[in-house]
Amino acid sequence: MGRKYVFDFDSTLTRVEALDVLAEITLATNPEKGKIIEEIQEITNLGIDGDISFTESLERRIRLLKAHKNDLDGLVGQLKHKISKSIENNKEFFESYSDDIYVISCGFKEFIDPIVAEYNIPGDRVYANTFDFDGDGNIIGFDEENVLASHNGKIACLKALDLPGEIQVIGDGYSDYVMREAGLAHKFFAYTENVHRDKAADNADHITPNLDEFLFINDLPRKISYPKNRIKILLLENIHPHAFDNLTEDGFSVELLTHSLPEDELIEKLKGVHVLGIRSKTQVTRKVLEAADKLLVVSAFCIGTTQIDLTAAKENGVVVFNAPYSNTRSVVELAIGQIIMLTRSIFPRSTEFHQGQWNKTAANAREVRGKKLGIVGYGNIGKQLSVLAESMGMQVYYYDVADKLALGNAIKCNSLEDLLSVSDAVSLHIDDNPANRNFIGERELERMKDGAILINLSRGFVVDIDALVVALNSGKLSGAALDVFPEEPRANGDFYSPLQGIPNVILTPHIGGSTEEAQQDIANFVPNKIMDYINSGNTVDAVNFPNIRLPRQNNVHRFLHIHENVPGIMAHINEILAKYKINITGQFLSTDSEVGYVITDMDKDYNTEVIQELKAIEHTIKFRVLY
Ligand SMILES: NC(=O)c1ccc[n+]([C@@H]2O[C@H](COP(=O)([O-])OP(=O)(O)OC[C@H]3O[C@@H](n4cnc5c(N)ncnc54)[C@H](O)[C@@H]3O)[C@@H](O)[C@H]2O)c1
Ligand SMILES: O=C(O)[C@H](O)COP(=O)(O)O
Repeated sequence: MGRKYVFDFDSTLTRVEALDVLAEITLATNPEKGKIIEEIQEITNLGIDGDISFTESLERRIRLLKAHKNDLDGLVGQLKHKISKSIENNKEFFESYSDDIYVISCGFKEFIDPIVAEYNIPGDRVYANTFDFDGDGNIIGFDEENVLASHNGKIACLKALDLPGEIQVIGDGYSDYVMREAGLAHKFFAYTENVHRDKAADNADHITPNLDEFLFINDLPRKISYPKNRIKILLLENIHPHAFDNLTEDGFSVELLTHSLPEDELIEKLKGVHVLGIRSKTQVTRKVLEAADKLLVVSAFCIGTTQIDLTAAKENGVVVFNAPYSNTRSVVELAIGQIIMLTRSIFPRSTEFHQGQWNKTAANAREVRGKKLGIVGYGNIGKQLSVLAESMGMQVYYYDVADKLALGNAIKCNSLEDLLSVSDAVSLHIDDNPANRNFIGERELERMKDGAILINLSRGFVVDIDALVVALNSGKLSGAALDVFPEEPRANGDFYSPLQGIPNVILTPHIGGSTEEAQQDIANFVPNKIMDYINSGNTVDAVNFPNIRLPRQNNVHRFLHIHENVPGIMAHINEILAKYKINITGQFLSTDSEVGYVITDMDKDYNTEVIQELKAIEHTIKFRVLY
């Protein structure tokens, strides 16, 4: 018998209510426009939710509209640009299944017919109201004999159609659901791409946030392989809300938590999650990665990635991204501020003042101009600091394990000792490699100049805190600024450090990268990486994975195969592709010593049994099909 699909029009096939758009046109020059449109929208909603009779809702709206026949061309022109995104993307479905698709709407054929005709739905399968015009072409009412002009008219309409086979209704309103309630339709899909109406959603057999989901559930031909709303993203540690907005706008299902989670809770929470977003606190251990059944990506919305077991991630086919530059400038600006504040002893003066003491003195207050700044770790942050510090008149020295080009007049030191012995201020910007634990201890502090200052904005474990306390209390160092600590809490609250209470010591709760600008930039940068990988397989800038930049391909299917890098595996993949006579339009391979990542683009027509065979190849880690 086949299946019939009954679509609603307004807010389902289109992103808008057509009469609202018509009102915008007809009331364009009316000074009361805003108020009248609001009233029209209210009446529309009351009608859709069944709170007033539909006939009443229609009569009241038409009276307020004051529309003319000539306005309808403009309306159709606008509606053509307001088709729901996923409907537009899946035009092929409407074209192939046209014979089984009906539109039953309480809108008007005058504007529905020309819109759906472009989707291969002929006027004789569109059931809707029609306008009444006066002799001058003004819209003065509607055909009251039409069942769709009356309350629950859709029930009467569908009944009269007496369609054979299974009937599925797709619509955003309660007035669509009633066809299911009346026993005339077998299933009701609440369509929420444009508007979520509780009354419809609460009664639905399925809530479908877009047509992709509807087509997926019914195993119908569709534009994308897997509906994005089914891809779950978990963002921890108060990641900037722009990340949530960017990812939800692309259609993903995103959950945002303000804090980090301990291992056991993270394992539980990651069930069914495809993408995890964290900052510096969350430890993504091997145990977490091995337990995560669906995980494809871990994204650090920060620079550091040592909180993630990168090897275990790679072994499990989980791609890791970070934001390597987004907060660089913020850290540098804080370092500059701290260098000045410490060199001028500003914090002790400020603390005294807060306690009611006026202590005007030049003791221990110096300019930074002409002083020597030693930068340890001449990477992104170190180099940027070098430039800004020099522009304040400081003489910059730097030390790095890697060979680095000196910027401006900066002077390279051949050893850490050389740098420590010459610098008035030492600023640490080495990476979060665990080998850097206690990098600055008693011995290194001893090598520093008497009265020098130390700044650590890199990682807490880099400095031996007890040794630093001794150096500060003895007067060996005149001050220090620390933003990072060996043990940091998972969430805001009480915190203890032996450095508390020592004069001229600036303590900040790991906020070097916490500026509006940096967090916003991260919230744009990282989601783009995530979307690029999920939507097309790109691994450019992945920190643990072979990087592949893929060309955009239309009308192809893409196989993504991640495997252990063992001899013969590529030959095996290609043997299977050849066996199924796959017409390959592009193939891209990138490997490192442990994994291989091969992407194959092909014509859309192929025997899908090939997928099972590719998945079954020994040493396969992950396999995805994308289109
Ligand atoms: N406080 C914060 O909020 C905050 C914000 C951003 C970054 N960070 C931290 O700042 C650090 C630097 O970040 P980046 O973006 O400049 O990193 P980067 O990788 O660009 O630079 C690090 C540099 O340190 C060098 N290095 C590593 N170990 C060294 C050693 N033992 N001796 C000398 N040089 C060494 C590396 O060769 C590299 O040039 C990282 O630890 C990062 O996690 C902290
Ligand atoms: O690695 C980083 O970028 C910094 O340590 C900042 O981390 P955060 O995002 O947790 O503040």
